[in-house]
Amino acid sequence: MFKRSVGRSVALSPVIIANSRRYIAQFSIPKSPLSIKNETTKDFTKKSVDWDFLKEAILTLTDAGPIEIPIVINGNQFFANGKDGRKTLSQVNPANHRQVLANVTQSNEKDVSDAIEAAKVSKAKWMNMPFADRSAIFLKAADLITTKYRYKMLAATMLGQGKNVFQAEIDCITELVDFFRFNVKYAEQLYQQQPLETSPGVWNRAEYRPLEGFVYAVTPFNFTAIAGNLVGAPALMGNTVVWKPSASAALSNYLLLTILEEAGLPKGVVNFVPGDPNLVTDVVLKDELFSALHFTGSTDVFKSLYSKISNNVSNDVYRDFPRIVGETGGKNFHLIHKSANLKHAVASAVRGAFEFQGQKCSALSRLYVPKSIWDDFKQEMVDILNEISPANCSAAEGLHSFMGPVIHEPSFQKLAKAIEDAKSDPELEIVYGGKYNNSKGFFIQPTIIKATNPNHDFLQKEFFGPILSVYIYEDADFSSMFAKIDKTTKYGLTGSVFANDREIIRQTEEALRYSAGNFYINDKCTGAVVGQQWFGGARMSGTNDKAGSGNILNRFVSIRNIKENFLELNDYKYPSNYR
Ligand SMILES: NC(=O)c1ccc[n+]([C@@H]2O[C@H](COP(=O)([O-])OP(=O)(O)OC[C@H]3O[C@@H](n4cnc5c(N)ncnc54)[C@H](O)[C@@H]3O)[C@@H](O)[C@H]2O)c1
Ligand SMILES: N[C@@H](CCC=O)C(=O)O
Repeated sequence: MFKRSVGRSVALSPVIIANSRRYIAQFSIPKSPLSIKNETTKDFTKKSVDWDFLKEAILTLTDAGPIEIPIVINGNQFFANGKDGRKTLSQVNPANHRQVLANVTQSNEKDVSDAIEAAKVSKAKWMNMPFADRSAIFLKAADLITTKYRYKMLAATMLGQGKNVFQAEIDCITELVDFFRFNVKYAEQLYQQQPLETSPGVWNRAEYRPLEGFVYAVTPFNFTAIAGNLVGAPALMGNTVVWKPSASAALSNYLLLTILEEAGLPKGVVNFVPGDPNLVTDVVLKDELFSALHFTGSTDVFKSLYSKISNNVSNDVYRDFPRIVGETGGKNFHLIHKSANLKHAVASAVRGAFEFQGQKCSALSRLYVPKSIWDDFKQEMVDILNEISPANCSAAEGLHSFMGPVIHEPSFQKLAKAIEDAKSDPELEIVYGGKYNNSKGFFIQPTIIKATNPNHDFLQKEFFGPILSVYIYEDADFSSMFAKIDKTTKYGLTGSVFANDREIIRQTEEALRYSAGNFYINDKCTGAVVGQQWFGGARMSGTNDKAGSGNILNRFVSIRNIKENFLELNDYKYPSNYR
């Protein structure tokens, strides 16, 4: 699989020495026909064979349930056995909450300490494993995911996280394997970056050491791919990881761990500790060798972790200043100009706001439309939304549905309350939707709410569900929307402008420079692709380290510079020291 170039008499490159200690060949990552490029999605058209495989996988997983999910420490599985104080927590199908998919073992404090210990013990062997071998594990995992486990992964993500097949396919298949493969390519490029300047008789080298301690990955429910990257990116760089998955994504996340193990991930490199978030976190953050947080989730949780870490830094708990890498919430906008193509802007708004029930950090949640086109815009949206009825996407009746359920009861209650609040708020009007039902699954109708006050809470707060707030502006006030969009929220994640007037596009791009870390022109604000749209936002949306690019890998290495001198000194004096 790897190309070998032996017998070269040139000087050894520092990259080779840094990365494959037992140097006998220079390996390069697989090129054609296996070159690293974005995985293509399957269409799952109605009569395709893929549907048959998928339906079979959903049935098999359903019949097998509830699946007992263990804690995994140093490659060993631990279950609740009634003696050790461990409990289990059920993961249910959000579209059918009576269906228990998994019983997830909850870690106790000792489990977390053991996981940390395993991460520390496994570290030396893992970081000294040549880069080619570490890479091969992730490349193999990617191939296992697109072949042997494709339908099982889809089934686990659809059943557990309430995705329809397209949303699952772009998450747990294509984005996940893109992360694994592109990270290998980016790591290879990073290792090749060496000091370019040198003086006579000197060899300068950069060594990309993994962090000295271990990495804590805290992962969200909404993207299996993100969980894979939060764990996989630091691990590829030679770090060992303690992984706290989301309770609502345990099924797909555990399957992913087993795939990594099958691909050859050594024991102890990734230690899986599902459990109470506060309990797990408190044990982890107390450890002297906690070296990095790799987090994706809500802004409030990230802020609380950030402040705990800062406090501990002040109290000299850690050996290092821990790296804090976190991607969090958003209140993402589409700004529509009157020159926009209406149909395109409407379809983009429907996808951006309501695909995966608006549960993407990037989801459109505030829409600015000029008064002159609002009636047509609204009518087009209503016509589309009348065709959409959220359903159980992993059951026969909902297999082709555009929308499914929201993730759990607390989310359902939060969204239902927002809808009820809107009904009694004189500054808000429900333009479409507003129905909800949790008798079987957690279903919220796609809902559009018009706000007359551009500073209203509904244009500020992240709801993380299928609620779209709209503000209608006077056409002549277009440029005053820049300041509104920029200042109304604390976030800075994604945003789009829809216009055909080039001057307007130029003005918007400049005026909203800091309003979004991912800015789109005539495209919806969701759906970033690894390697193409580097993902992340600043302000209260995160540290903007750009998942899906090589930049993020820098956060999980601590560079050592090595200077080797070949010239010998005969005298301690400099020329200027002589009279
Ligand atoms: N910017 C991005 O790239 C991105 C991507 C996906 C999701 N998100 C954000 O994630 C949120 C939705 O995901 P979620 O519901 O899983 O988020 P969440 O914040 O509820 O949970 C994220 C993770 O943090 C853990 N957690 C919760 N409370 C904790 C605590 N007190 N201490 C330590 N860990 C804790 C959870 O168990 C989970 O593993 C939204 O705000 C969304 O915008 C952001
Ligand atoms: N990267 C994804 C969103 C991830 C957050 O949930 C997108 O661009 O839509």
